[in-house]
Amino acid sequence: MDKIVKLFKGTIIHSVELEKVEILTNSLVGIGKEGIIVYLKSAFEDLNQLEDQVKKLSVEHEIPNECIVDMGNKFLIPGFIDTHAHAPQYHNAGTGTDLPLLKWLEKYTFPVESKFKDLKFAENVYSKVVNRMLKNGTTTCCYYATIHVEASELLANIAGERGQRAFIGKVCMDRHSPDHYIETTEDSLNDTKEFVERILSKGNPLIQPIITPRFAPSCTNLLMEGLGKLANEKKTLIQSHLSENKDEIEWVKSLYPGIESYTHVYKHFDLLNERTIMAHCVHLSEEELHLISEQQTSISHCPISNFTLSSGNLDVRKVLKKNIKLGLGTDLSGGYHPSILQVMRDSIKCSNSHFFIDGEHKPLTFEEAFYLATVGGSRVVNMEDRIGNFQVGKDFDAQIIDPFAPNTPIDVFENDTIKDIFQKFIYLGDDRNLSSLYIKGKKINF
Ligand SMILES: Nc1nc2[nH]cnc2c(=O)[nH]1
Ligand SMILES: [Zn+2]
Repeated sequence: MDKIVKLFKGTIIHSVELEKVEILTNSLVGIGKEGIIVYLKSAFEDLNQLEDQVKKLSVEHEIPNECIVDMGNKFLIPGFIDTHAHAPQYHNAGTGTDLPLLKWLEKYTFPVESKFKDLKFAENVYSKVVNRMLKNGTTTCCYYATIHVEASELLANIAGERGQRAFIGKVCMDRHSPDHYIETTEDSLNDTKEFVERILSKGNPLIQPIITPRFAPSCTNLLMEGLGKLANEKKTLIQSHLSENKDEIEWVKSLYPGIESYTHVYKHFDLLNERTIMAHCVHLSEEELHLISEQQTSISHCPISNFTLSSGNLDVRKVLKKNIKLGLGTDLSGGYHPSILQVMRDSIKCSNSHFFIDGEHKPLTFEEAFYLATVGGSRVVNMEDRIGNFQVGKDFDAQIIDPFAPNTPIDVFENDTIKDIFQKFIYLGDDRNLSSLYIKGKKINF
């Protein structure tokens, strides 16, 4: 075993399978110097045994007292993974909720994104969004930036400086976009290549580029082809939008009358593979779901956004039955809230609403929503061997939650079990309950 440099003592809660949340009381997790979990021992029978083990480990590994964290009545959970968020749109979060997707893009979204040409404007919004995400326990985030290389790099720098784990995408759009916010095909391809190289050359393993065609209607065939090639060459992840809104789907049909479906359009341009994250996927046919499953493509479920933009409800059971990788996304600012806790709550409501019309639909449980927010997200970004829970060998991306912190929305009563308290946090908790945050073992200020 590698040397333990930091030891956490107390209650540890994480998912191991979709339906199985492990609540490990009287437990220990040890972190090595690279921020990797090197030790996990749970369920000591009594506190004396636990304390004996702490003493033994502290001598064996020469752990100084200040590196032994007694969590008391707080508990440890994995960091949340937001698999779909538009960083520039944070500027608009909580506004512009009155229009469906295509009108919303035109009226609110393209105008604000076009302002990110101005680096001062970008710095203000990007510093705030990264901070807000961290405050809400999001340790990994898949960000869309804008078409601007400099500002997109700035977002990568800010996330990097703050210690967040992030995939950063320079957005690509060379058609059906307003004059003030559009690129030529050539610029889009060259700038994306330049952006990918700049991000990789920083050598920060936590910050990765992600190829980002906005969605099929805003990218020409030439651009889609070029992005497909680039993503394959560089072996980067890919993110885009798919089957979010019925007008959008009709539009894609009219643009590609010769291609079987919206999903097949991405496949046609080599943009649908095991490194692709497709947001929304609300209205997919059985054939399209089958293709996604076959291609081992991931889906980011964005229920807050789907409710707010009146896009529709994803049937998570259909997706899970096909063993498709599924995670949660805020979709800022189609989704107005930056917290994955809120997304978990809306994912449950969305599933309940399916049950109203189909009694066979088994509503999502809070345990399953927690899985999607953590392990599910880790699968979406192909990092299930690195993040998502506290298995030995993974990076320590963690939140210490304090359900007893003053002035929070949670009241704990005498006969509440630890499971009750955990469930109260999932349904009622907010950023005031986040006591400490760690990413790859490093304590993060927020
Ligand atoms: N929700 C959402 N859907 C999109 N489809 C294309 N662009 C966007 C976007 O910015 N937000
Ligand atoms: Zn989106």
